[in-house]
Amino acid sequence: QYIDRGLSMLWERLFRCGDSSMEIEVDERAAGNHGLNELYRQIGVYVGSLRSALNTQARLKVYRWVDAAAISFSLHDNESIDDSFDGVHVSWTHCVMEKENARNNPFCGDSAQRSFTLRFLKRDREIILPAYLDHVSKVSADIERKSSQRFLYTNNYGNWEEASFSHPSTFDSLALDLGMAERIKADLDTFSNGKTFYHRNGRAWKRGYLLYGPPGTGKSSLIAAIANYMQFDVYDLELTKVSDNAELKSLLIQTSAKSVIVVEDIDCSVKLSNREDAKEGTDRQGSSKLTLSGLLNFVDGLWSCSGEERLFIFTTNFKERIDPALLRPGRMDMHILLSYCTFHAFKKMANNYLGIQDHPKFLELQESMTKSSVQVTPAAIAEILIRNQDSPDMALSEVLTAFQTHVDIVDDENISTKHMDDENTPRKHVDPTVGDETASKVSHQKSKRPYLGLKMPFFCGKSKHQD
Ligand SMILES: Nc1ncnc2c1ncn2[C@@H]1O[C@H](COP(=O)(O)OP(=O)(O)OP(=O)(O)O)[C@@H](O)[C@H]1O
Repeated sequence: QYIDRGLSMLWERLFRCGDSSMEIEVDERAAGNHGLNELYRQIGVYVGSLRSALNTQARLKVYRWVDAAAISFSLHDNESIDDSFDGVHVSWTHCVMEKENARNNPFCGDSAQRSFTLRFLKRDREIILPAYLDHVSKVSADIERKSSQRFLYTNNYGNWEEASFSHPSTFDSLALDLGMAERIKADLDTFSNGKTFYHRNGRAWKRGYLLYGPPGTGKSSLIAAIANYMQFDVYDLELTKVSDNAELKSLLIQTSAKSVIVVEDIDCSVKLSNREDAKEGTDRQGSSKLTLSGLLNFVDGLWSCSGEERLFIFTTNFKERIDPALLRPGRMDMHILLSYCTFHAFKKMANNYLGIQDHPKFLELQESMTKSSVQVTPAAIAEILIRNQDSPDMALSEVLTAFQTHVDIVDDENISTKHMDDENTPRKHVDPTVGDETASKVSHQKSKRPYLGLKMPFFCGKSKHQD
């Protein structure tokens, strides 16, 4: 098989010797000397990233950006380097020529004329132009994004306020159910490579994820992991600070491409009027306000296409409270349940926090996690493991105890934020994850006030989230 392949490559090479070659020159300056040529800069970044740079005979320059972890390369003057794309062989030369008039002229600022020359066989020009050059631009943009600072934006009455984003969460640090990380990453990869697909099918290049499940199961951490995986900026949209649909639209227009737009706890941030209740953008008194229609348009309307390659991520503890219109494919394309800790997820956490892959207590823990009526959140497990990071034995014993401690009703004292009925009287709350689904649903349907958020205990009885 290898010999066959070698022969066919040799034949290809010999055959191609007779083929005439073509050259394209990319100058440092744009035509007419109007500023710098962006493509020239991108080629410089791309060429320095080529793996062939490590094996080339060409002289390289080596440098490191401020605060960058990796070393970068660039081609020395008048050196060449090979590359291949889609089975086509090309070579790049970095041409640097001294300007004629610069030698004796001290007032001529830049004394050299720089360009990249791309060589390839004439018959491959359909592949090179524009597909290969598009590939060069995309790779270089990805490299630059990875090495540059990313930002977390929060909205404050119509404007985005910027802070640097450096959340450490990754798919490796998260303990998820078996295969979940791989499924999400595959979906993100398909999305990221899908520009042509989305455009060909007349769709906005965006994707929506709904993350749902009890508190402390990793929804916020997963958002950070997704943003880090994609190297995207994050826009954290606080709906309570949006006064009306016009402001929501304005905020959307201000977001950049390659970003994640997050709305956390969508079920409790504001009370959005249903579409039947209110005319677009106005309430019954006719004043402008934020409506469900406004939010639907935000995710899927004409304005949602104003920036490319964007992810919309909504989170909730109670999926059933969200209007189905918001959940339909095209708005929330993938619904991801983050639930209580499974044994698979626990093993990941034990490895991450304690550095152990196996332990004599694992069998007992597995049995307990599978059979116990008690459910424990990853946040609670994380807390136990952090506290006992120097003593794995102790940590595992505590985790075991947690699964053997049955707590199923939340006392009013333990609820930091209570449901309030119309008369503002606190109600005794039965933890909705414990099993009395009907009671909790009725309680929510009756309540006309916005749901303010609920702190649940770390340990709960088995719940509907498990289904
Ligand atoms: N699946 C997980 N894997 C690893 N750590 C986790 C996981 N879930 C939660 N944690 C830990 O618990 C802490 C809280 O998690 P996180 O804020 O992501 O939960 P959440 O589901 O967003 O909670 P809430 O619904 O209350 O906002 C995190 O800092 C993280 O350390």
